[in-house]
Amino acid sequence: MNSLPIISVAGLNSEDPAVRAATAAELGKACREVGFFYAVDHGIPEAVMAGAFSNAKRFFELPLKAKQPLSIKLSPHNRGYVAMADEKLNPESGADMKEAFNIGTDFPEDHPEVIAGKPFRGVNFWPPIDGWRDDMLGYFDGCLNLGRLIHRGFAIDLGLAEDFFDGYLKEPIATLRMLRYPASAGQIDREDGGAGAHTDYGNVTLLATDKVAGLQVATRQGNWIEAPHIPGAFVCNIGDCLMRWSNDTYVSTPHRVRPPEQERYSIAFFLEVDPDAVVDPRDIVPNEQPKYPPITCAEYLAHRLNATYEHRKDSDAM
Ligand SMILES: O=C(O)CCC(=O)C(=O)O
Ligand SMILES: [Fe+2]
Repeated sequence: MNSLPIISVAGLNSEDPAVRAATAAELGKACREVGFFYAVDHGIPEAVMAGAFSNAKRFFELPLKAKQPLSIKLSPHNRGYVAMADEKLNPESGADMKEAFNIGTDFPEDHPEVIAGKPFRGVNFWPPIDGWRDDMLGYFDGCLNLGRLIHRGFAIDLGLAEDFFDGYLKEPIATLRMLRYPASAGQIDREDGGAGAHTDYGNVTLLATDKVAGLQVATRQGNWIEAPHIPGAFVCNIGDCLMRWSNDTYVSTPHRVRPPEQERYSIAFFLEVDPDAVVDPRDIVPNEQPKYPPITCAEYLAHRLNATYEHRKDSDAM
């Protein structure tokens, strides 16, 4: 393999079941063999994607003193600003040369689950930029709808009822994460200097990239290939939660970001399922011996995030 498959996901919306099935089969092949694919014809206009990037730029250009009060360290719910070099996606390697900002599913302060302190049900932090919140929430919703559509494809390919995942995606945990990598090629001599090699934690990630190269994906043979920018496409990948849920039918694949030649932006949308949803391989592959015990989505994610972040290290709970 030297390039990632490109899938026209519009076929999953077709009224013709044969077209849906053919698209799902293509998707399934990518998820079983590669764990990565480009989604094109997904219905999110390029102008909307470009708008999200210009908003990301407006945010990161704020002075540090405006970003620090929004720090992720102040949120037990994985929202807010991650400062430069504050994260190591690969704990065995050096710090990631990037900064990030996370937006979760938007809950009001007086939502019963927020008041109850339910994990991942917190309020978002917002920068003081006019129109920014509405724009980003619009983009968030577009990604969520696309994520739901792709799950319909997974269900068809896995031989489940087409709406199997709908019941798990009512109010899912989801994180929209803007990333900025400063130009650092030549200054950092680690191939993973932008972001250390890692697999994603959730079900599926939808990543929008700008034109600057950097993302690399591991092949099954153990080499790294580039995942170049394709205008208007999302780079999508399976996360560990869906790998586990599907009893390893779908694979999550390591990827990393090398130090870019120029400043680079990307916007990831990490889609999990509902926090209390039970991720049990027996529900997806009932005829196989399960390799993993059942776990709720929130428990699984908390466990993974606690292992990644210094500021969460002491919290075994969620
Ligand atoms: O910025 C990128 O291209 C990839 C980011 C990534 O893999 C992540 O944040 O999980
Ligand atoms: Fe990732």
